[in-house]
Amino acid sequence: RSAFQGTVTPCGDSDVESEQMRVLKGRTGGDLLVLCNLRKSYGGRRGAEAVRDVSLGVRRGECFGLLGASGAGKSTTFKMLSGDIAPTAGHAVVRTSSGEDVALFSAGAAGVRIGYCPQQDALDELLTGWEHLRYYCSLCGIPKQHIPEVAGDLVRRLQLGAHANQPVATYSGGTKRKLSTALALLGRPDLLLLDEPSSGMDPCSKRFLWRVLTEEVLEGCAVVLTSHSMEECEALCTRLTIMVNGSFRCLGSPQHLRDRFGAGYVVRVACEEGSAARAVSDCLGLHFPDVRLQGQRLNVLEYHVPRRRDCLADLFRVLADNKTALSIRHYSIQQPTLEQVFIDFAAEPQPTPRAAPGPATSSHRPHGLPV
Ligand SMILES: Nc1ncnc2c1ncn2[C@@H]1O[C@H](COP(=O)(O)OP(=O)(O)OP(=O)(O)O)[C@@H](O)[C@H]1O
Repeated sequence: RSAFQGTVTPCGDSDVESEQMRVLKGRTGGDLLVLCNLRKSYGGRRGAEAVRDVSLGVRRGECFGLLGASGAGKSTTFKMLSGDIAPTAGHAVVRTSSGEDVALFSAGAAGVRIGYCPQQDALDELLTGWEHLRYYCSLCGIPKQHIPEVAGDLVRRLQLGAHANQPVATYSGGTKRKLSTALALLGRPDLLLLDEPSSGMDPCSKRFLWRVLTEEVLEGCAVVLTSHSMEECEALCTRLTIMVNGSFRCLGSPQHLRDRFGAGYVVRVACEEGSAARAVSDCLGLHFPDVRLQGQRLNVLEYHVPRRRDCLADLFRVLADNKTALSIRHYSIQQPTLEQVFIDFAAEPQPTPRAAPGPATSSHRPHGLPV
């Protein structure tokens, strides 16, 4: 396969650069969607850049997450993929079943189905859920006799039954998102673009949505989604990136990003009633000078211990050795959450990775311990 045109933009992150290199060298044989040095400046070539030279390949059966604080450039990237706006530079292509690269706007004609759930619900307040589904089925070219079955299946899968006969004007924000997602799923798309699909949904509805999306991914659909929920990204994404000021700042599986950018461990220690919490802090302080007491709830103490070599093994050893002497009932050691990694990136534009990089899809856990 011929390489795409372009140069590697140094960004300080080896995973992002190697993904860009993979795209530019054309090593994207298994990918359905390929973005190559995609850029967008609002206000022309000299305007402020909302998206800066992002490159990515997404294969079938992969759910890729675009994360970032508000204004990071996620929706702009999506709008370029959906054809709402044209890129200032670079391009995005989808790969047909015969291996041909076609522009996204001509994907339908080339037989690649794309479903899109925009951030703003594009619904008609006067139409009911059923009417939307029937109308979109017709637009998709689904034969008239199959429409009740196809629409009914989506109503069932997204739990829209109680609302489907009501006009959209009566829907809550979460129900509108469900209907928008159902419309994106019409016709079993090869590529699904979902811009904050679960915003405004209650926790139960979110889990139903995650199940539906997981089914689609397992059946070979390539999904790209944006979300402000780290829980959602952990549940759905095989790989993700955090965007800052229009650029990808890291890239890999949720586990890989936690391993690579997590700044330390959260240690929770539950003591016996009436025991001296001070003694626990003193003991930890002796072995880990940088330890910080984050808070105390009843008899549970929470500490933050910055990461350093062999730190995890030492933590387990110190706590196990002193369990009885310090009247510790039980303790736990946790890796930082994806949320913490996200906050660090959002707060500080260019953090330095703390550990040697592993493979982007690595599920490496330090010392193989159950953290
Ligand atoms: N039509 C526009 N004209 C000019 N600037 C724009 C336009 N749309 C977005 N921007 C700017 O581009 C940058 C990226 O915006 P974008 O909407 O892509 O961010 P986002 O990551 O999707 O944010 P959110 O999470 O709030 O949706 C922001 O600085 C924004 O102000």
